[in-house]
Amino acid sequence: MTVNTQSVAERPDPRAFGLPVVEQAQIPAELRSLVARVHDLIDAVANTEADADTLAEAASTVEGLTDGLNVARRQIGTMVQRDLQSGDTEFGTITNIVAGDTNPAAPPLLLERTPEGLRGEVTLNTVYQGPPGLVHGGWIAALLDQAVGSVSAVETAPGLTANLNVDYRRPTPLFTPLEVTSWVERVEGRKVFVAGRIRAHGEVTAEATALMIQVSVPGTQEG
Ligand SMILES: CCCCCCCC(=O)SCCNC(=O)CCNC(=O)[C@H](O)C(C)(C)COP(=O)(O)OP(=O)(O)OC[C@H]1O[C@@H](n2cnc3c(N)ncnc32)[C@H](O)[C@@H]1OP(=O)(O)O
Repeated sequence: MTVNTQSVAERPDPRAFGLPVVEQAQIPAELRSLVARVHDLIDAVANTEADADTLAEAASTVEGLTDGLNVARRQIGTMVQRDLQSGDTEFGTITNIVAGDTNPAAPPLLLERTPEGLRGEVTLNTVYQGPPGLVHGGWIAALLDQAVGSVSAVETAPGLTANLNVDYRRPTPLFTPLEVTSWVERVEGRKVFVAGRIRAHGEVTAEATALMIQVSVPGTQEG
């Protein structure tokens, strides 16, 4: 069941919390390209069996690159504003470990609105490995946490996860498109009861229920 309790205009803007906001379109193409290259680099480093000279040279090169990039760093808590295909606006931290636009360690999981809630597809490599060939259970929980948090934010108002229950039904495979869905079940005041599911090859591998608590906006009656 879809529950819309607030219009987009009524939803809190992160600027009200004093957080900087970057519009998704403002992220430079060069940064997007760098994020993609480093995403591949993490996978290469995690799996390399290159010789010692190659490893030493790579470490030195990467150290130099890190020093160069650290010259100018974003403020912690910087948000990105995403305009979904549905016309909805979503805010998330720009370095979010599951969906952050500038985080090379994020898969990333991109969710879009459906009549039921949100849906996205993601394929994970060995960087997210737990048991051999399978996704780490903590990462399965992270995908579901993101999916239920986002649907709560898009369909009601932003909140924090108070409680997340995950049932691991079947092993979740690496290198396989995973369908992630989430929806709002009901709203009771600030409490938003949400649920999510991961499917591989059409079969459910994990599902979750969660309780999100909506945050109050500074300057309002509740805040
Ligand atoms: C677009 C963005 C997507 C982001 C996705 C990622 C989401 C996340 O990972 S969030 C990070 C992980 N979560 C956290 O760090 C949250 C830590 N916890 C907290 O900050 C607080 O406990 C918080 C905000 C959840 C609730 O605190 P507070 O605002 O004081 O609410 P509180 O008054 O205690 O509880 C409100 C209601 O919820 C209930 N409740 C609170 N916690 C729980 C719980 N764990 N289980 C069941 N009920 C709970 C309370 O009983 C109360 O119910 P009622 O109104 O009926 O009496």
